[in-house]
Amino acid sequence: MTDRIDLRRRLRAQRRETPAGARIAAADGLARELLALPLLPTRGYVAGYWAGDGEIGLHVFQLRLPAGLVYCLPILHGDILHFAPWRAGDPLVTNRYGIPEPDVEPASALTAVDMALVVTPLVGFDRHGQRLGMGGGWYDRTFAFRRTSSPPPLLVGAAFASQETTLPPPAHWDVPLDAICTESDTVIPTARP
Ligand SMILES: Nc1nc2c(c(=O)[nH]1)N(C=O)[C@@H](CNc1ccc(C(=O)N[C@@H](CCC(=O)O)C(=O)O)cc1)CN2
Ligand SMILES: Nc1ncnc2c1ncn2[C@@H]1O[C@H](COP(=O)(O)OP(=O)(O)OP(=O)(O)O)[C@@H](O)[C@H]1O
Repeated sequence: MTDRIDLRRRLRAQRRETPAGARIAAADGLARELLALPLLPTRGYVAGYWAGDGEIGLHVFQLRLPAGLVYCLPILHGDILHFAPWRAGDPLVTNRYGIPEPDVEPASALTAVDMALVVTPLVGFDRHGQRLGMGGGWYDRTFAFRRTSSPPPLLVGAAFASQETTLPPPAHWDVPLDAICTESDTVIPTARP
């Protein structure tokens, strides 16, 4: 547990230190990798996130999304995430963590099973598709059903390549990612030995 807390602190500090120029280029590279995913759906809802705390930006991906895909942002609702379509200029409110989310009634928003693709923010990842998040357990609770079922939704982590790390063994609630895209690469997870 303290392993995870320490690791999170170090990886978050490192993520925030990425220089501006590198961030701009990285958002571009990330969009290229995401849009080249062989399993990228052609229609449906895509959950992104509002980047903060040094997270790799999704704005280029959002701008280049093919016509059949509708970009959405997460909304905190009870102890899980709901989702709502969001385009630049649509109204936002700030959630309890200070993260902007679409200003819609959370209970009437889309749910996890409505999503074709979910691009998850993350603090750290490994080659097995394990994800270390902010520690709220939001993605793990929301997509717990993906531990025993196949996509959709396809779960793809987005990160700087420098966020790859060695993670402690997964907890029973950790939901593995189907892929991780960085500014320079797409990691398709390998099975644990
Ligand atoms: N951009 C983005 N949106 C996201 C997530 C994320 O990781 N990144 N989430 C992924 O799950 C969910 C929110 N989860 C979160 C879980 C914990 C903290 C957190 O501990 N934040 C603080 C304290 C903020 C406060 O309470 O004022 C911190 O920065 O230490 C933030 C978000 C949904 N939306
Ligand atoms: N499916 C679940 N059922 C019950 N509790 C869960 C579940 N998933 C996660 N949790 C709880 O959430 C807490 C945080 O989990 P974890 O440290 O894996 O979060 P995280 O993936 O880093 O966070 P986030 O998804 O918000 O970015 C855990 O301590 C656990 O209590």
